[in-house]
Formats: sequence, structure tokens, C-alpha cells
Amino acid sequence: MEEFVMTWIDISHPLTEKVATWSGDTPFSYEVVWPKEESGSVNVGKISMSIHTGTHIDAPFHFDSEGKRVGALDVSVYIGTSKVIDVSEVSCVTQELLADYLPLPPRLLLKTKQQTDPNRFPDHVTELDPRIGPWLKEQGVVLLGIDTASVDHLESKEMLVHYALFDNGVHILENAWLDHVAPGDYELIALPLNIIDADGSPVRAVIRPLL
Ligand SMILES: N[C@@H](CC(=O)c1ccccc1NC=O)C(=O)O
Ligand SMILES: [Zn+2]
Ligand SMILES: [Zn+2]
Repeated sequence: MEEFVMTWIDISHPLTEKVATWSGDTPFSYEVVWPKEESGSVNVGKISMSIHTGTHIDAPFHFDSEGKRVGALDVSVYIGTSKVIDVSEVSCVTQELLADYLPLPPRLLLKTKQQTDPNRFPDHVTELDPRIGPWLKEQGVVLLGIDTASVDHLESKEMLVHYALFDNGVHILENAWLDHVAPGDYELIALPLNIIDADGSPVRAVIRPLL
């Protein structure tokens, strides 16, 4: 019989009414709309939230109305080997910086801060150099995860980094919670819900150290 070992580390923001949302966006709520006292058998809940609250993946449709929606994304992108890289010392992530970590696995998780608060919307996020898009593709990277609310700066209208990544087949995971995670190699699972027409999806992201 296989022994049960708790090796998986949760890197997802807790979803409560306190979780940070983009200004003007749908607040998170969970409520029991049909309590057991009424239904006679079960509690039935409902959630309401923005797709871009908490730990989530973006589909290209988020920034490109002609772009792929969640139903068209390949689940294989979101499961497999990954590397957590600490970039908390820099204000801009460049390919020159990431070149220190070659060869890269297909998935990267960038830790831009030692400490983040899932319940407070940031006023600034670490910049990513759009040149990393084609460069990551050359390295075989298919997923870029980050511990901030966006891969672009927060006021961006052009969404240059979103385009630079997706144009090169690099998918995006945002608001990964990496405070308690040491840099290194991990297996990652961060599967989107199959919300066919959506611009993204919340995920329960988990990692476990690779031996
Ligand atoms: N790009 C962000 C989301 C984003 O930009 C956004 C989300 C909700 C409401 C407004 C947003 N952007 C512009 O104000 C993301 O990918 O999560
Ligand atoms: Zn998003
Ligand atoms: Zn995004």
C-alpha cells in the first residue's frame, strides 16, 4: 500500500470576501443560497467573482477579442516540472537575468517579493521586459507564473507583456502565492476550470519539490 505523504504545497490566494480585487471589478462573494434548513437535504452555495481575482490563469481572450478562450487551452501547459526563481532584488526581469538559470524547465514561477498580502491590491508590480517572450520560447518555456496581479504594469492599456508572452506560446499564471516557497525545482499543478468561453480561470495552484 502506498504511504500517504503530504508533499504538496498550496500556492493559491485564499478566496474570501477580503481578497484583493482590481479597482471597479466584481468583489468575491460566496453565499449559501439554498440552506439545508430550507432544502431539507443539502447546503447549496454560489460564488461571484472576477476571473482576475486571486490565483488565476489568463486566456488570450482577456486582452485580444480574437484570442483563444479557456476551452481552447491545452491542460498540459498547467501540469509538470517548474522552477521557482527569486527575482525580488530586481525592478525589471530581463532575459539576461533569467539566463543565469539555464536550462529552464517548461514552467517558471517568478518570486518578485519576499512578502505579499493577498488581501491588499498592490500599488506597484515588478516590470517584465517584453523581450523575454521570444527568448522564453527559445528555451522551451510554455508557462510563466508570477506572484503579482499582472505581468504588465498596473495601468497598462497596451498589455505588451501579455502579448509578448502569448504570441510566443508562453501562457500566464498570476497571483501565485510564493511567500513560503524557496527557489528551486518543483512539480506544478495549476489547472483552469473548463469555463469554455472565459477570459481566464481561477486555479488551485500547488507545487511539490522535485527530488
Ligand atoms: N491584466 C490583469 C487584469 C486587468 O488588467 C484588469 C482586471 C480587472 C479590471 C480591470 C483590469 N485592468 C485594467 O484596469 C490580469 O491579467 O489579471
Ligand atoms: Zn489575469
Ligand atoms: Zn494578466
